[in-house]
Amino acid sequence: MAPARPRPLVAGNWKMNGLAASAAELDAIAEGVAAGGAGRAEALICPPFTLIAAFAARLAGKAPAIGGQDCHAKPSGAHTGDVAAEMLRDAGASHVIVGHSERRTDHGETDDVVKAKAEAALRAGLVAIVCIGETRAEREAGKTLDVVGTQLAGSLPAGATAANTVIAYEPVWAIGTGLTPTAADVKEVHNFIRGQLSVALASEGAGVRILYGGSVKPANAAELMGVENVDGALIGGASLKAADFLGIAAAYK
Ligand SMILES: O=C(CO)COP(=O)(O)O
Repeated sequence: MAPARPRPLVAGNWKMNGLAASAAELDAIAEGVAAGGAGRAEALICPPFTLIAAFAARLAGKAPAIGGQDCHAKPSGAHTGDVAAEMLRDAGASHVIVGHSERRTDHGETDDVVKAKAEAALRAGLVAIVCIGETRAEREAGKTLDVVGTQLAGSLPAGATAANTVIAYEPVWAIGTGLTPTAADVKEVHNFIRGQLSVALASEGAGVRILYGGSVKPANAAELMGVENVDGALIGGASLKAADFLGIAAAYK
């Protein structure tokens, strides 16, 4: 018997967008989810650090869950400007994104750094969403699976389980560009990741959710979310508008 598919996760990454007034958009998302707009999927919004505590307090445990976009590997200390996973948890977050390509590029984060951050997330009781994905040059050179495999092996936290770890495949060239891989290309990479997870985590690997991210919109969500081993989406720009976020989540209604 094929293993049951994990519960999908539809996650919004607000990146460096959002002010206190954005609570209105959060409320609209929460209303839509409460009305069944995300169907069987779990909904998550990852706002900037500055909004996490207020958003979590506002929702008081109702969906969507709230997550961070990054964390430091250490629980505390002399690291000006950084935020620990424990602080995110304390502020009401349940998830944290680590290793987003923008952090790998802007802040020189290596697989070792990403792995340490993912392990910090687990230590703090957060779900780690570990991002991997190839650049356009790497895809054109036929190195996609090599790159994704290396990043996955190097970034997967020790102690990863289906409950505490999510993988997000985000081709760098698809982020914010309106370009997406074909369904066949997404399938190839997600099936490869599933295989690697099964090697690394044995039977637990079947339950780890693998999200697709990169220019997910309401118009392409049903096709992308219908691909084998795509267990949800990590959404950037389209997650800033409740109607678009809910339009994507509707793929799971
Ligand atoms: O980077 C992303 C989510 O983490 C994807 O961003 P876009 O949906 O804006 O392409």
